[in-house]
Parts: sequence; C-alpha cells; structure tokens
Amino acid sequence: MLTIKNLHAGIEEKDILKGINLQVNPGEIHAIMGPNGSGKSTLSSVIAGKEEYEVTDGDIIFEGGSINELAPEERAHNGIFLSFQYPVEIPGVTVTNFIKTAINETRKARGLEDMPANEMLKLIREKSELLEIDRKFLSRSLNEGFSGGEKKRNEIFQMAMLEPKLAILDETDSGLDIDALRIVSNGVNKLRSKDNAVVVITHYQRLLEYIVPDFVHVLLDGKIVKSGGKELALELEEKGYDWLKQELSV
Ligand SMILES: Nc1ncnc2c1ncn2[C@@H]1O[C@H](COP(=O)(O)OP(=O)(O)OP(=O)(O)O)[C@@H](O)[C@H]1O
Repeated sequence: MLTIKNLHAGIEEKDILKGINLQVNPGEIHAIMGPNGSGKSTLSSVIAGKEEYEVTDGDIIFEGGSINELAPEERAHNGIFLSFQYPVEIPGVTVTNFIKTAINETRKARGLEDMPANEMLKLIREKSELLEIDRKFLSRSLNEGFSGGEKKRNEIFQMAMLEPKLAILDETDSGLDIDALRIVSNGVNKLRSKDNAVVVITHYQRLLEYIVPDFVHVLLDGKIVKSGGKELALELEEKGYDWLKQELSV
C-alpha cells in the first residue's frame, strides 16, 4: 500500500529526513516513536504532501504509483488521511456539514456525483453510533471552542466518514488524556480492517496498549534506526532512547 524509499526531505537549508525506508501493507498498524525533534511530524507531513517541506531524494509510493508530485488534496482524494489536517475553526459550519462537503469533494475528484442525502444520513448515523458520538456534537460549529477530547472525536469521526486506505495519526503533541486516549484507540480499533492501514505517531507507550501495533519503528535524527514488534515500545518506555544512540554509535 505504502512504500517509502530512501526519503530525504527538509525545509529551506535544513535536512530533517535523512533516508527513510518504510513498507506498510493493508491491514497493518505501524507505530512510529522517537525523541523530540527526530522528524516524526515531518514524516507525516511529507507523506500527506504539505508543501512547506521539500523532498530532495527518494520516493513515496502509494497504491502502486509515486505520489511525490501530488498536491495534498490529491493525496487525500486517493485515500490518505492525516489527523490535524483540518484544525481550523469554522464558525457557522457544523461538524456534519464540513464532512459532507469533504466527502462530496472526494467523490467529485473521483468522477462521482454527490452522495444522495439519504445515503449520507445513513452513513452519518452509522458512524456516529459506532463511535458513540452524540447528535448534539454533530451540529456544533467546527472546532469552535472544542476541548482536546472533542477535537480528537471530530478527527476520528472525519476518519470514519472518509474511510481512508491509509490513516496517519500524529498524536505527538495532542495532549491525550485518558478520555482522548480512549476515543482515538476505540475509533482506530473499530475502523480497522484488512484493507486499510494505520500509522500512529506517538510518544506514549500507553496508547499502544490500546492500539496494538504490528510494527514499531524508532526514528532518530531523521532515520528509522530500529524496527520491531510491539515489545519494542515497552523496551523504549523502560530504557528511553539513549541506549539506542549508544548502540548505534559503537
Ligand atoms: N516548519 C519547520 N520550520 C523549521 N524547522 C522545522 C519545521 N518543521 C520541522 N522542523 C525541524 O525539524 C526537526 C524535526 O521536527 P519534527 O516536528 O518533525 O520532530 P518530531 O519528531 O515530530 O518532534 P516532537 O516529538 O517534538 O513532536 C526539528 O528540529 C524541527 O525544529
């Protein structure tokens, strides 16, 4: 589904990603961990196509084709979802109306008509029930006065509605409390299928007790220096990152 080959990227004169290789297959959950400033958020932004970052070498292949040249919207239309992609407050536009527009934009890009209103309602009902989202929440203005947990709920709702093939959840600085942790992890677990994949970027081994990853990767100074199973997250929790730095320098 996603193959990243020798990816180098940065901003202005600064190299941030220095040769990332990663393979994500359908049905898998990957966790990316690493110390502050190692490049985790940059990696998610580069996969999603944020234009402030420049790819200087390597390739990102999604569903068989290179997406290096695609704009963020095109990547989204192809089925890549990045959390925090729409953090804007839009007074007067409800959570529901925003997602309806996003869905119809995606359909338009794929040459489809708008989703019929009854089908849309059915989908909204189905997904909000699945995620235990209350009706009142759906009619609130997007992100206006949302608490951290409500922002998470909105993101997971957007993800559920858009049904991306690849979801990238950047949880590094989202200040997840117990409720938000539960919202994110329940959402991911309920939406998980053999056809979609999730990359979760986190500092919290605790999140990975709820969303159990198939693979854990450690990013250090712009490179994936170690990959393993879920036990790697426990090892990192216990030992920190210094042992890895030492191991790598010998
Ligand atoms: N837009 C930007 N402008 C300037 N420097 C940037 C920008 N984005 C990232 N960087 C720099 O690139 C490096 C990696 O940042 P990034 O946010 O990807 O790290 P991170 O691993 O996600 O960190 P954290 O765990 O603290 O969230 C840092 O040194 C950061 O200052």
